Amino acid sequence: MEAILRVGVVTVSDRASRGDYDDISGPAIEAWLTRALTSPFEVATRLVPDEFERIGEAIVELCDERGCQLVLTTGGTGPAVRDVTPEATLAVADREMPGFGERMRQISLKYVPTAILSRQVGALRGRSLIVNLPGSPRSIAEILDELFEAIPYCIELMDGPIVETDPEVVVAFRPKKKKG
Ligand SMILES: Nc1ncnc2c1ncn2[C@@H]1O[C@H](COP(=O)(O)OP(=O)(O)OP(=O)(O)O)[C@@H](O)[C@H]1O
Ligand SMILES: Nc1nc2c(c(=O)[nH]1)N[C@H]1C(S)=C(S)[C@@H](COP(=O)(O)O)O[C@H]1N2
Repeated sequence: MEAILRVGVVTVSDRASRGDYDDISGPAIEAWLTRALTSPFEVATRLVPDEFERIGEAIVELCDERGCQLVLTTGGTGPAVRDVTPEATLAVADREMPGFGERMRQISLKYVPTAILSRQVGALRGRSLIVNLPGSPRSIAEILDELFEAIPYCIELMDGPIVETDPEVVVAFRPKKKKG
């Protein structure tokens, strides 16, 4: 079993990738991980425009070459014509994890009625979990504060590292093993 968690962070934004504005959402993911994780981790970041091929290439590189057990994307999940992050994610995935999309929209509905506009998905590529977060910077902590409860166990089930969290931020849920 590996000791260190490698996390890929992919910001999908036409304007941030052009330099029209600074990427806030990618750094917000990194800041959240720094706050929440007490076990060792490293982050590799990528910034790509809302383009199907570029998104897929970034995810594949992070999973297959960098060995990221977790890839978090931000942006491009809505109904705008150029929003293709969920399609690009599923195109490079082996299996969808429908519970992730369901859970994220459930969480986000507590904050904004437009939560239903995000088509965000969770999916697996090999032993990597890929999760789409919305582009809005504040959505990052809104979602991860609750969603992350289920992520350490998912990574463990794929023979990844044991991920420990600060319970002040989020408690990692692990089903109790039966005795004997
Ligand atoms: N990476 C980011 N950093 C900072 N703010 C962002 C980022 N992504 C999105 N936002 C903000 O959230 C809003 C909604 O995000 P959305 O992903 O719909 O952007 P968009 O309108 O498709 O534009 P773009 O793809 O050029 O970021 C944006 O208008 C922007 O204000
Ligand atoms: N938690 C949370 N979820 C959210 C939002 C938000 O502000 N907070 N914004 C919503 C809005 S307004 C949109 S359009 C969709 C898609 O956003 P994206 O295209 O930036 O990925 O995410 C939704 N989900």
